[in-house]
Amino acid sequence: MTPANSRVTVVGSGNWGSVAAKLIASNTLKLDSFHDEVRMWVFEETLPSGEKLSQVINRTNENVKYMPGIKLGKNVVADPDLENAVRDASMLVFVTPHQFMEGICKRLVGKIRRDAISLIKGMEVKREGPCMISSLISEQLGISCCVLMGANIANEIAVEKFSEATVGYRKDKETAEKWVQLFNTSYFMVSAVQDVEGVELCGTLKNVVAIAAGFVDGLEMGNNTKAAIMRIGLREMKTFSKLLFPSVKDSTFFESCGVADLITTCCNNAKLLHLLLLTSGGRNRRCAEAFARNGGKRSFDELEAEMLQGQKLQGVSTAKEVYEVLRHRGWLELFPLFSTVHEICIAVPPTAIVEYSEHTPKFSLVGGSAQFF
Ligand SMILES: NC(=O)c1ccc[n+]([C@@H]2O[C@H](COP(=O)([O-])OP(=O)(O)OC[C@H]3O[C@@H](n4cnc5c(N)ncnc54)[C@H](O)[C@@H]3O)[C@@H](O)[C@H]2O)c1
Ligand SMILES: O=P(O)(O)OC[C@H](O)CO
Repeated sequence: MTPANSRVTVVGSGNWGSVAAKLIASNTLKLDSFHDEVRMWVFEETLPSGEKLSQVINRTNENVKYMPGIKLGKNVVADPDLENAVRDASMLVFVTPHQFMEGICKRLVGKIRRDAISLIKGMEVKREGPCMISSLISEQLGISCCVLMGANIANEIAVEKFSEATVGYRKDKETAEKWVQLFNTSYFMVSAVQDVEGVELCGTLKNVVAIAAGFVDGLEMGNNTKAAIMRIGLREMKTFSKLLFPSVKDSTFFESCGVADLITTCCNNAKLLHLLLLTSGGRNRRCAEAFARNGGKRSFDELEAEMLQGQKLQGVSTAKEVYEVLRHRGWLELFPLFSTVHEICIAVPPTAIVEYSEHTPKFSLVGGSAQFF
């Protein structure tokens, strides 16, 4: 339950963080149950002009670095002080690259009051095993945490092209509905399912498949190969999710967070986006395409810095994190696509992406608990 006039803070102000703030700010103005102002925590940086990013956002109402040309709404207030940004919030939206969340949570222990939602696609791997970002938030901050994932390339939502998203919740349907209300607009259609882990794993694992799809594009292998990689990737997403969390529902893979997100991040829509005068589709796919075109000779770190100008890739680190889980649990042979993506990222040639089928897995090993399609 959240009190009337909930105050919302968005923790994060990157490419998606900025658009999430815009979506939310359009709704808090319209809905009586939310305070108009939306605070947005900015990881402060100095722009080439010498000005601070947060000051420029507040002066221009645009995130000139991560989402240029898009007005966020006058009720969005950028705040570089994390503790101050969350102080009065009763609804917290976490949307930073996943690798920064552990440090952010440490700074927020004991300072958070109410409900949270994570828009972050990624996971941490600890000694005791994998930890989803929503669990990290819940465990470290002692609050409940829903998730919102979907086919949501931020640049397209920024210009109000229609898309859908899925809220995943654990038990509290009323809180899930409040999140749906906060995000839902005429061009951003949100629905809720009772499957936090399923929704979050879909959003997380599709980034590994998007890297594989990028390799296919870089090697100019065509649509049949891409479709095969997506099908096998979806199968591995489902098997991995169900092995980790048997409660994950099959139906979740047919929501926006599942097959739709997989499709959007694996598609090469450069032509369409060119017409819209935008420069990017999925970042994981694009960087992986460049990696394969260069025969793996330029590192992902180098390509990320050059192509994304401060935005962050999630798929390469997620592939490593997934690989650690697979190795630790003795599941490597069950997940040839996931394993090969990581191996290509660190050493083997990109062409291995279509050679991995030589290691066809023995699916019966999982004893029926994780049946493939
Ligand atoms: N961009 C999209 O289209 C999109 C869509 C859906 C989900 N997501 C997910 O949302 C999450 C956030 O992505 P994004 O696109 O908003 O971010 P981004 O890729 O634009 O990342 C850059 C952000 O990270 C911040 N940052 C850099 N160093 C930092 C540090 N040390 N500590 C904290 N913050 C730091 C930068 O200030 C900037 O705000 C990711 O998990 C991503 O997968 C992104
Ligand atoms: O640009 P990507 O590859 O990080 O993907 C963005 C979103 O996750 C698409 O839903």
